[in-house]
Amino acid sequence: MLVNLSIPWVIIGHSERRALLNESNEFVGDKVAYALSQGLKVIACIGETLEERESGSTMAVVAAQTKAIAGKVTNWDNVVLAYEPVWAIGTGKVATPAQAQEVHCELRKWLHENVGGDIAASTRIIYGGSVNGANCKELAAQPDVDGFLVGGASLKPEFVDIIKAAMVKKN
Ligand SMILES: O=C(CO)COP(=O)(O)O
Repeated sequence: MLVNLSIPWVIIGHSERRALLNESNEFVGDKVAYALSQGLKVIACIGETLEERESGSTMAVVAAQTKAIAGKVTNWDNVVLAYEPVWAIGTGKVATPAQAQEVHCELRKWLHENVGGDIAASTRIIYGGSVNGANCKELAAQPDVDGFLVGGASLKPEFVDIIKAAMVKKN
């Protein structure tokens, strides 16, 4: 349907689908493979729940989610990874810049070790979860935060500030 409508991007692995529709890591990987095979570009979402963060398993969780996706990627030019801590989505509880940077840095390291240095350097890793006009600048300044996946604030005028903050590194 997206292809027929000439929509180039699809979001796959959003936490709501993982939680409400029981989409497993493997199933998310299969959807990524199918979308890429149809010529779509993919924003692949990963992220831990609050319980997982509090039990210290954040990296294990996002690494397992990323592994299932990476195993199915044929062309990394068409994939963006979106780190979205589940506890930050739509809650107003944004990850601190340090929390986001820590996970993004570990994800880039994971890509370096498991996929390759060039891919790790060129793949965009974006952050999502309660991004707004007030917190976007500091998040965007983190070295491994390459942009944002914005929900609620994309419907407000402050979205312009978020876009501007995300563009700073590009310019
Ligand atoms: O996941 C998100 C959108 O799908 C993020 O939403 P919020 O920016 O509203 O937290």
